[in-house]
Amino acid sequence: MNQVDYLRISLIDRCNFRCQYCMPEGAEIDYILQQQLLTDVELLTLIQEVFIPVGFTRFRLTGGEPLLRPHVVELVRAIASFPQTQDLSMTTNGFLLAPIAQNLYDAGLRRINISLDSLEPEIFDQIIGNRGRGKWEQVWQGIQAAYSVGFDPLKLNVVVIPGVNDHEVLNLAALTLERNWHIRFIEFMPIGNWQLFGDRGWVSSAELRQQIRDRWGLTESQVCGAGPADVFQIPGAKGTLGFISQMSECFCDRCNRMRLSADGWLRPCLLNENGQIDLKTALRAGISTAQLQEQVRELLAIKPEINFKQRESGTEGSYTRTMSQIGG
Ligand SMILES: Nc1nc2c(ncn2[C@@H]2O[C@H](COP(=O)(O)OP(=O)(O)OP(=O)(O)O)[C@@H](O)[C@H]2O)c(=O)[nH]1
Ligand SMILES: C[S@@+](CC[C@H](N)C(=O)[O-])C[C@H]1O[C@@H](n2cnc3c(N)ncnc32)[C@H](O)[C@@H]1O
Ligand code: SF4
Ligand code: SF4
Repeated sequence: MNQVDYLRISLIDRCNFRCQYCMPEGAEIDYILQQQLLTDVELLTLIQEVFIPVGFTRFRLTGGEPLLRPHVVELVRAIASFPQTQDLSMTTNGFLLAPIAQNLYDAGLRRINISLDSLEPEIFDQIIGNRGRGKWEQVWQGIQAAYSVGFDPLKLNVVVIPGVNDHEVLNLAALTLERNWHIRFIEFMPIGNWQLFGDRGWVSSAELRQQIRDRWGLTESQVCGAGPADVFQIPGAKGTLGFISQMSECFCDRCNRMRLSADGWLRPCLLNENGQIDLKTALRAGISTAQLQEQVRELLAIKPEINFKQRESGTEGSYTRTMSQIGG
């Protein structure tokens, strides 16, 4: 059985963007009330006294937008300081990153994945639902800052949406030629915006690889990470290309992760809502962390049964939480 040692932690369910594929403008989202959010102390207690003892050693901070979480640098410092923490990373939209990148690095964050769906500012604004001042430039500065501070590997996530940004695949891939950046193309999942997804809102990684292969050639490669990306490289390029193919391929048999929501629900699978447990309410009710460890161990034991299995029939549309609430 696969070892499950990677916890994706959503620090906050709110976001300063409204990406079309994730939380489109106008979508009704029930935000978590302040008093329902795990406090810093509760989160650190769960990590130290529940997750680490049952074998979790890799942590990713996500959201919503994790940089909106108050005290995010202090949280990073605390999690990085646990001797059992082997890998601490973050997924962010990068908008608030430039001024805080050095502090995050100094606090112990070493890996960062930044979403960048387009190199064309107008298309970018269209994707992130921005009607005001252009935001692409500030995200680009965040990426540059992360690179110069020394985050390594530095990964850029691209959700490929047919008719919106799929014409940019080669331009995005070309970023890796001269830069040690790692571009990852993600197949759009029908969770967040069903209307945009339509009948077939995703482009298969195999198609993208073929485009890139025809232009430059492509060889298998590797980069440090804990996720499901298949990694390739343009011959001679400084960076790599990752493909996250949750629609066209099944990587559930190598699933190594669970997810903790900002209000303390532990979720064994992104695409299946079965088996979730409410750790925050239990903690607040005075249940001991030893008992919580036992509950998490039981969940780990049945995780293979919960892992997503309806791939052939497509994902179901009735999720009570969307991507921004789960953390991707
Ligand atoms: N279906 C599915 N998709 C996932 C899973 N993990 C990550 N993804 C997809 O991959 C996207 C990017 O993930 P990231 O937050 O960058 O993290 P990662 O790929 O695990 O990170 P690395 O450790 O750098 O490999 C997510 O938003 C999802 O769309 C998973 O367990 N199941
Ligand atoms: C939910 S976001 C949270 C972190 C941060 N706000 C960001 O955008 O990087 C995490 C990842 O989920 C991806 N994502 C969101 N909705 C998705 C969808 N419907 N299909 C595939 N990936 C999605 C985003 O592109 C991003 O890389
Ligand atoms: S993908 Fe990230 S940045 Fe975009 S709306 Fe979702 S949480 Fe916000
Ligand atoms: S869909 Fe569920 S089981 Fe499959 S890789 Fe994602 S989280 Fe794991």
